[in-house]
Amino acid sequence: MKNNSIIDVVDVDFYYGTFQALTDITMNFEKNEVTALIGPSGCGKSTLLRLLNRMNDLIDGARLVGQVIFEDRNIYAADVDPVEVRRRIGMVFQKPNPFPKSIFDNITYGPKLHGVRKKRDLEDLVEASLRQAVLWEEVKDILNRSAMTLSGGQQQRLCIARALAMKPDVVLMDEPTSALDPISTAKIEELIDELKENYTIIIVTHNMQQAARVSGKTGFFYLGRLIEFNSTEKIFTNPEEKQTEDYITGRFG
Ligand SMILES: Nc1ncnc2c1ncn2[C@@H]1O[C@H](COP(=O)(O)OP(=O)(O)OP(=O)(O)O)[C@@H](O)[C@H]1O
Repeated sequence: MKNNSIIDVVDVDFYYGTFQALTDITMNFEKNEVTALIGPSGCGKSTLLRLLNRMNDLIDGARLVGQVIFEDRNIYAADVDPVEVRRRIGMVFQKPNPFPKSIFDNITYGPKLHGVRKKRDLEDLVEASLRQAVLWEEVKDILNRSAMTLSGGQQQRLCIARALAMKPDVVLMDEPTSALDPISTAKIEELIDELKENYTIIIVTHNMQQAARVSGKTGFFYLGRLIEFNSTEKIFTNPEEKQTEDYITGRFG
């Protein structure tokens, strides 16, 4: 276990009912690093991402064997509160999914549920989160407007701001740009690069160039197994496994 590790996945198998979606996964995620999870459709990337903050708990029949250690505790231990896990390890989804509420209320919804009440504190949180998500300048004069009126790229940055408002340590991103145009995609990629100063980012992506651009480490998955986990540079220039090479050069997947 490396010192700089924030999450350690140890000997994890994962099942949907009788179907085994992940087999024997051991890997770690380093603090203030961007880690990309790549691999062909159905290889288990999203399953792995979702089990890092117990999102799969909500699925009937889902079962995990093994441990996910976050700051020295197994997040699947009986006394761990999954709501607190999800506050510390936030998530941004493939399609921007703002609440049908104002921009302001989108950001304050979670913090209010967690007890932030003072108007001034909420206003400060809204500004800080939107600034971090590089959206503040575009929306500072329309905070009361419905989030649904924003463009797709702005909505996704709002969803990132909403995740950041919970003051997480880790942000999980599941194909966060797949529904966006190239300009919005570039903005989110720049944002990811800035966010790693303060957060640990784990991103699932189908876009090889994106993985190469934004991440420091990359894990390649195939049929529910972690085939290779290495520095992004090594994965994309000189992978150790033939399957990795075949995938990144477009020979399958
Ligand atoms: N809720 C579920 N119930 C049953 N099987 C599921 C469920 N979610 C995913 N699976 C199966 O688990 C396997 C891994 O799915 P997962 O979504 O993790 O793959 P992925 O690599 O993220 O794929 P994609 O790139 O297409 O999103 C697939 O075979 C999928 O059909």
